[in-house]
Amino acid sequence: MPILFTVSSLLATSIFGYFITHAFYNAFFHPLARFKGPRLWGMSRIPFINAMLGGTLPFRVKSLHDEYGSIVRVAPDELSFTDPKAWKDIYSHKSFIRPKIWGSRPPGVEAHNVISAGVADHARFRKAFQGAFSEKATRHYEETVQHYSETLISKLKEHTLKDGGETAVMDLVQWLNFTTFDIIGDSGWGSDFGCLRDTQYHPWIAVVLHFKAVLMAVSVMYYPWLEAFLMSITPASALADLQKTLATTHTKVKDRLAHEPERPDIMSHVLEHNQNFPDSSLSHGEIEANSMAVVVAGSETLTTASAGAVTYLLRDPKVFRTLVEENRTNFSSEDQISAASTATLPYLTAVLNETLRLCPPLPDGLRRQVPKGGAVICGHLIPEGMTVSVPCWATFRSSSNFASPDVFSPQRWLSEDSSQFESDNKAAFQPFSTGPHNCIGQPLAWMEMRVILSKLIWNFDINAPKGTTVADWTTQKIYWTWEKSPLEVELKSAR
Ligand code: HEM
Repeated sequence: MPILFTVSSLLATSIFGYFITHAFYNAFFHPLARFKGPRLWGMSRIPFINAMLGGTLPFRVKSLHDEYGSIVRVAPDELSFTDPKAWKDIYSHKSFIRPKIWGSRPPGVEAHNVISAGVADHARFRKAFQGAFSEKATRHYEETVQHYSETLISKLKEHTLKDGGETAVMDLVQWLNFTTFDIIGDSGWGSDFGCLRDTQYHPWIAVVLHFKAVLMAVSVMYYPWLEAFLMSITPASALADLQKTLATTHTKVKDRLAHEPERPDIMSHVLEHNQNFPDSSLSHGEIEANSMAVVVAGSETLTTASAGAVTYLLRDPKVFRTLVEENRTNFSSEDQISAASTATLPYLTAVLNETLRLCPPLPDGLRRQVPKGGAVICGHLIPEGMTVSVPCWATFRSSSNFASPDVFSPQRWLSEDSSQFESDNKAAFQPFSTGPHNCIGQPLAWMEMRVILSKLIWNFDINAPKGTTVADWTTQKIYWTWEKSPLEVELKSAR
């Protein structure tokens, strides 16, 4: 017994000693020790993980930038930059890939996707998907976008007219999710999720929206010994939902590959690429892994943007009136609302840009690993292997980059009305990121945001339910993406 006690206390003392020595090294001798930031965040990854699992990391990072300036050490080996120059210094090089921890694959999945791939595979995947997301190809998806937007409107109308009534209070976040997931399911792998039809979430969606679970896995990966231990005691049943999700993905891709769609979809372009470039073709597993990445990336990001726009519009009636006026004077019938016609509306585009600034769908840092040989970022030589990022939330809300940064002001994007915002540094605003790893789905994103919002405000008068005000967007938590609360709105048919 005394021997056992001595061994365990020796072990505990050694572990404790190791952590203390490591923290001391991080604080004073680490290559990033010269950068400003709170002492504890520089000594250990724990404060960062604590904020991340509490759903407040991007908010904390913003307040650290307010306190320490445009470069902050947010973990022993990680720097955050809000200086717009960092966009070019970090993201314009293909050698800056996502840190392994942030691009890991689900257990049991061998194939990589655009998020997890190394330099060569990433370039191969981008080439295969590039054609599918060109402006020209995106025009072929308009019919799909129109179809589901119209279904959304008719379903909402059914509710407003129910029991001979005129209005209905509905959770717009849920309805937008139904729409965006159905659109990308149909255009991504040839079958929707039946959300609008059944007025309910498909189980696949509930699993992929569980970003908090992903962050828990990420946190554990910072401590490989803990990861190994947890994996060894995790029963297979704990991963059952994930396995079902992967099986659904497999079936959907298999079904799509077994039939030719009526009009070209995203997969059509990838298959064409495989035929034309057999040497760089994607395997079945890679098609599956990348399709899943596209469906996840191309759905709830758009729910955030659309729900964010409605939230800010409801909190600013003057801006809302201006937008409705632009919409209803330009369109005398609903079938005039198209990708092309909505793209010519300056106020709509300004509202959406301002929404992406104030509620960026990816508000957290877009993390990258400094490549071999190190790199100069904003004038500082950063050693290889360090993690660096520009955090969208902190950068777009920084008073060094934007005048009145927390105010919803679409006019800052309109050249004839922007004197108040002359000092804005628009180069800081990159909601789709930039460079070889930027958002591949931008043309589709713009089409969906414009068409869905235009159809909503053409068809409905949208108000906060009587006696309520719409909650501030910033009261929501962020688990890499926004954990969106229900957005209850009162809809009244305008026609
Ligand atoms: C308003 C809507 C959207 C926003 C704000 C947005 C933003 C972004 C950002 C910031 C990134 C870079 C992430 C990083 O650096 O780690 C990204 C990547 C990506 N996005 Fe989007 N996105 C949107 C919609 C879409 C849509 C509609 C699709 C496809 C249908 C899509 C597909 C992708 C893919 C596949 C990537 C990974 C690209 C790569 O690593 O090469 N996104 N998006």
